[in-house]
Amino acid sequence: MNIPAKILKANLFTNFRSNYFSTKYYYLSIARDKMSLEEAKKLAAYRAVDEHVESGYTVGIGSGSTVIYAVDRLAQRVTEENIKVKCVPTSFQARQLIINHKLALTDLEISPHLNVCIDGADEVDSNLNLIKGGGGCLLQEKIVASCAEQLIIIADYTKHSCLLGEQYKKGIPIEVSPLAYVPIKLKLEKKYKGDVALRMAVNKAGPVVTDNGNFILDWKDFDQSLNWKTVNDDLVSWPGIVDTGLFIGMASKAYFGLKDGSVKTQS
Ligand SMILES: O=C[C@H](O)[C@H](O)[C@H](O)COP(=O)(O)O
Repeated sequence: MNIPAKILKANLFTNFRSNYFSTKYYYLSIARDKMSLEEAKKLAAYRAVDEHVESGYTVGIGSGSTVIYAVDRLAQRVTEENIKVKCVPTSFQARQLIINHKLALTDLEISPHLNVCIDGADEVDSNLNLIKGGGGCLLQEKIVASCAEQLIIIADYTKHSCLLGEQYKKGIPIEVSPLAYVPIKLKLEKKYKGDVALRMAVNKAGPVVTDNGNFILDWKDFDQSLNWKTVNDDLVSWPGIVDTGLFIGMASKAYFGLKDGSVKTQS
């Protein structure tokens, strides 16, 4: 069929215009969603720092993208309200955040007792049990949190679940000694089912190596109805498992920034 050149040109222009505008709309909506997710993290972080940090406190600084806002707010309060705080990092990233914000850096050797620890989470269930370690930090986070009177969790609305594994699909991180990663993977799949994979690095050949020189196994497709206290107690007793990203009965309160600009708390 011969289509007159004039009609062809008009159609091409219409197609180009509709593709251009739908693509533009697509990118705009992604940007808007991202903005609201970041805004939600910031809202939760600011509220938690305002409600749980007082002058004279030693504060545990967690790791991840949400904690960045907590450190921003902490630094702001130090400058504007002249509060005095000392900060214990839970990772290399947290240490850098503390140093870059010119906050007072300490450690568990000097300050073994913390008033509060503020940290993010990959998922929070209805009993305040957590999955952590999505960014490769869990061991130091768990140690520091265990030295704090309160562990306060800050997160956006996507992290809130009824059961662990409902929202977060990347698996439960398990930090293992490098030499034990294959036997642990096989034993875990045999005993608790699911799929266990060695976490591989991006922009580096080979596996992710934690701040402590260990590997991370991600345990996916597990049975969501497992008793996590029992499972965690069992796993941490296996030689080769350094610790797990299961934080059971540790958090006192969680702050979730919501899409509408409000903050929901759970305790
Ligand atoms: O390994 C990372 C830590 O456990 C983080 O606290 C957790 O992954 C949450 O990070 P984000 O605030 O970036 O979601």
